[in-house]
Amino acid sequence: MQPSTSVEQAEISREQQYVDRVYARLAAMVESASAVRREGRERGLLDYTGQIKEEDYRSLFERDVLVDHAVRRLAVLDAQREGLVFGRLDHVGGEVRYVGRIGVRDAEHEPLVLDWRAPAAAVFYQATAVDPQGVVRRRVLRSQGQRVVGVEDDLLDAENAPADLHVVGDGALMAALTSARSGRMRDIVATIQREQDQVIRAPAPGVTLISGGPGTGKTVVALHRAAYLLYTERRRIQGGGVLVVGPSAVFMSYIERVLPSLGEHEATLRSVGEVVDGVVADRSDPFPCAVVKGSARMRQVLSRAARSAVPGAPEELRLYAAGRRLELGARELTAIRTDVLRRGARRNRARPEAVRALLGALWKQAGGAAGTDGAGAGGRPMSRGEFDQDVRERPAFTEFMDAWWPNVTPAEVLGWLADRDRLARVARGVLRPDEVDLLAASWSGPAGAPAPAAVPSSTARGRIGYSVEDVPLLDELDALLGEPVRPVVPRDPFDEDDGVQEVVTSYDRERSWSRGEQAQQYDGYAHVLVDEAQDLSPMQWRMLGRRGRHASWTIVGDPAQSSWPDVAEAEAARDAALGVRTRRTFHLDTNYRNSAEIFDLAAEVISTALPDVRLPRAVRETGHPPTHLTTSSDGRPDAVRAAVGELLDAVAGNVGVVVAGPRADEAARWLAELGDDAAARVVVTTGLASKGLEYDGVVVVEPAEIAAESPVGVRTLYVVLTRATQRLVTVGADGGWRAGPTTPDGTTGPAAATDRPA
Ligand SMILES: Nc1ncnc2c1ncn2[C@@H]1O[C@H](COP(=O)(O)OP(=O)(O)OP(=O)(O)O)[C@@H](O)[C@H]1O
Repeated sequence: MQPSTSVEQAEISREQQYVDRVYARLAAMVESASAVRREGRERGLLDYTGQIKEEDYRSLFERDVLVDHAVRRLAVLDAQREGLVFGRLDHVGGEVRYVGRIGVRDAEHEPLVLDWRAPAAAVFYQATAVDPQGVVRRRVLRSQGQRVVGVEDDLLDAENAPADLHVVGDGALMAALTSARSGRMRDIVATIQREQDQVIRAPAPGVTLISGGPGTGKTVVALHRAAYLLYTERRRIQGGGVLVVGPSAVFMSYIERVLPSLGEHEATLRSVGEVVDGVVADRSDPFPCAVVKGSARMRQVLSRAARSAVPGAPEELRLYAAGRRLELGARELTAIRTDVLRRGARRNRARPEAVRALLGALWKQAGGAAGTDGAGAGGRPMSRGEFDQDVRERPAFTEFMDAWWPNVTPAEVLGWLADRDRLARVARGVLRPDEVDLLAASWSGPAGAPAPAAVPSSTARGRIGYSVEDVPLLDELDALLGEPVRPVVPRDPFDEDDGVQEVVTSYDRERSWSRGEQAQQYDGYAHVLVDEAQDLSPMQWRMLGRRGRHASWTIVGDPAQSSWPDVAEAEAARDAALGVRTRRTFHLDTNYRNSAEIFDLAAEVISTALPDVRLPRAVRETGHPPTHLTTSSDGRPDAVRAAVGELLDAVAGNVGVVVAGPRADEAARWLAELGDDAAARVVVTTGLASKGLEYDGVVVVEPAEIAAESPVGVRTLYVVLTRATQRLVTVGADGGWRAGPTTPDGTTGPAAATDRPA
């Protein structure tokens, strides 16, 4: 029976009463956590003034732990103002349970709300009409702030439903899928589907691989999984942290709110160009150059570069020791360097070894003990120890070492390779001459590394200039070169400052929490989540592998959307990074983003290029098929403006305008005339940069150009055509791209879009 509005209103008011009770309890919890923090602060201020006795340190430490806990708790509670309670389960027999973003108990410790990640809440996501698992009705509460504005019910077990049980609403999932997109990904905690829940709650150890076509929720599910793991394995995971890696800075800001909205603040989010500390790269190299830099062959090139002579290094060592003139020439020096580094030694770590090898060669040249007769103490032959000390103390030797074996940074070594001849030498037999040309040009051009001599250190390179593809190369070099051996400075065990600082760290932690600085760089993450993994090059896999040596992994990807050409090479590198860990594979099959009409067009385009591709099923029909505007190049700006204007009227959320890379600036100029209101809702982006993102309306400019941008451009076009939730317009010289002109066998093609002149 169709429920009346008054029934729905009555249900909403009843739910509101319960929700009010929960918020009141939350306020009390916030107050008590604040009180602990306040008290801790007062004690901490005492510490700074030094008015504290030694025996108080212990209680202060305990206090510090309490304060730290209170601060973390407050951060979680503060994030839960919006839609804290979102679900209700009515069980057979009348038991009612509420599900929310965090668990809340009343003053008597009775549960008011179950945390969505708790085992008891799993049934909220798992129960279906076929398998109700003791649930009669599942209800989703829609809220604005703390106000309940709607309820959406699923009746799962009609036979066991009491007579007065009301069922209202059209279904929470459809309401969520048709809502406007704001440019930030939202959590889906109220509407997680059963097959998604299985992925989220999969056991932590090993590697969880999530595949699926566009819009199947891979990203959002992986993020909920991270929140789930932080909840169920908090101790293990908080120790090392969670690293979330995605394709670009724009993508990272698109997803950055999901974990905090689920009460989790402790993941480190990095785009693939920012994984290495101190380097921020957001520019990609042109495709042919990117392919060479990403290839596993670079490993050998870099390994040779890391072992090569420093540019301008002295070619001979001459000094006076043991009463005679000693000299090592270029050939001997090269042999010593090669020998020291041959056994996999890391260059910066191996300096003491290089010194020993030089001393050995000089001792031999001096003729050993016999040859140094008369130069030792009391006119005796020198001992080896005396000889070494004599040489080491000579300024000529120290100066030589500094020039011949300086500590070098990854940035410097990469800078050396801007010299084409040098690069050709280290790449001999590994890279082709045209590949050497590409790399040398990329590192010596205006945006590339400066000439070798001008690269004193990585900081001097600044935080700009490197491409995304350079970052794994720097990281590889870092691993090859190693940290310099530093003299150990003994610490004063009675240093009081250190003690006091330790006691008051809750302030530091609190300050860094409020500044959002809790994300630190770990090398040994406990869990690594990689999104858009199909695009990672072998060198990028090596970089990530170093950060998750002991981690469990969640890896998300769709081969049909891949922009990396050599899939087998990347898979081999991925397998090497993951080692022997157990793999668990999930495939998601429902496209929740696109309308069926939009996905049909995208599906036809990709099927032409990849006939065996496994396509998801789009669940929503809008009655709005994509349209194609045919235009000449002169008419293009007007046509794009018209299409954007039309979409701004048709949809409530954002409109994306996707162009081939070289057209990005031009397209931004076309749209500048649209005014401020429009500018706030329109985003111009490129095919590659649109990965992982979504907009309510999308205008694709010259799809054929996007498909022609690289040998795998048709896969990028597939990505682009699957970004829209509601409306899609393509604008171009013709509709030939629908026939798949860049595809291997694309002589005929689909014509799903409605053609109309611009
Ligand atoms: N259970 C769900 N409830 C509500 N919305 C959902 C659900 N599952 C997915 N979505 C929505 O579908 C859209 C697509 O999700 P997401 O971006 O995670 O997909 P994806 O598989 O990573 O896509 P792509 O591979 O194309 O980048 C998002 O808006 C997401 O919020």
